[in-house]
Amino acid sequence: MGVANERSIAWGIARALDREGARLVFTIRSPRRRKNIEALLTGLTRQDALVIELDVERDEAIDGLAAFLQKEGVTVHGLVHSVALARPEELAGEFIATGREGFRLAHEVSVYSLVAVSRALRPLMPDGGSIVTLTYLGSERVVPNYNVMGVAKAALEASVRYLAYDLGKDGIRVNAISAGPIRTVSARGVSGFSAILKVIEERAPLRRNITLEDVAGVAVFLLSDLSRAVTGEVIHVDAGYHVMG
Ligand SMILES: CCCCCCc1ccc(Oc2ccc(Oc3cccc(O)n3)cc2)c(O)c1
Repeated sequence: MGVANERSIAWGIARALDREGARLVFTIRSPRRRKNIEALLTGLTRQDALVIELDVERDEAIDGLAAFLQKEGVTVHGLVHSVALARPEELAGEFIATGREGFRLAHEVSVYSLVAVSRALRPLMPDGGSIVTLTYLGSERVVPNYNVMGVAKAALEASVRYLAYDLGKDGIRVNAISAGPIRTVSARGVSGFSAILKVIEERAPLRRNITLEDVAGVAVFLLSDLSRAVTGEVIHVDAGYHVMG
């Protein structure tokens, strides 16, 4: 969930999963994204991916996704949730200016969508599975301008823990990757984004920014049996920047 273009984190993960032989199902937010993603799919090893439109703000759309996959006889073994949204004007300036509608939108799209899709896909994971979502350091510490998205990501990380508790009995693990900043279409929506890349290059233990491939490798680990005893966890893939004061 969440491939917008070739720079999307979800696309980096999809490419790595394809390399490991996974069969992929993509959900896109709007039909105009279909052209983009179908062009990307030609570069994959497997050519049997499915592309399904999904508006995560509509319960009937999420139920429709589960029904469609059920009809296609698909068994789900992994879910990558890489979707978030906020009002652009609320990703800048003071957090205290966040309005009721903006707060709702950020939490509904960026947090509740994980709960709703996890519930809908649970019956399609009879063999157990692994759910991975994306978060950011702004959930743990103040990152100016990240604002309501930081509050939403804190809720997302708590949701990962509660979902891990509920789904553990079904052999379904739930984890988050806290990725360092990557220049994606979403990142452009956060004021002050470019400035932070330079700070990371100067201060992160590994003295560099991270790439799609850095995140994808840990995602494949979390989606594979190698992480079979890991659930409810947040793994920082950020060149170590989170350890700095
Ligand atoms: C000043 C903070 C710099 C580091 C930000 C790193 C980051 C980059 C991108 C991230 O992903 C999103 C996804 C959606 C999002 O909300 C958006 C993005 C564009 C337009 C819009 O209406 N909402 C904001 C960030 C994210 O969660 C975190």
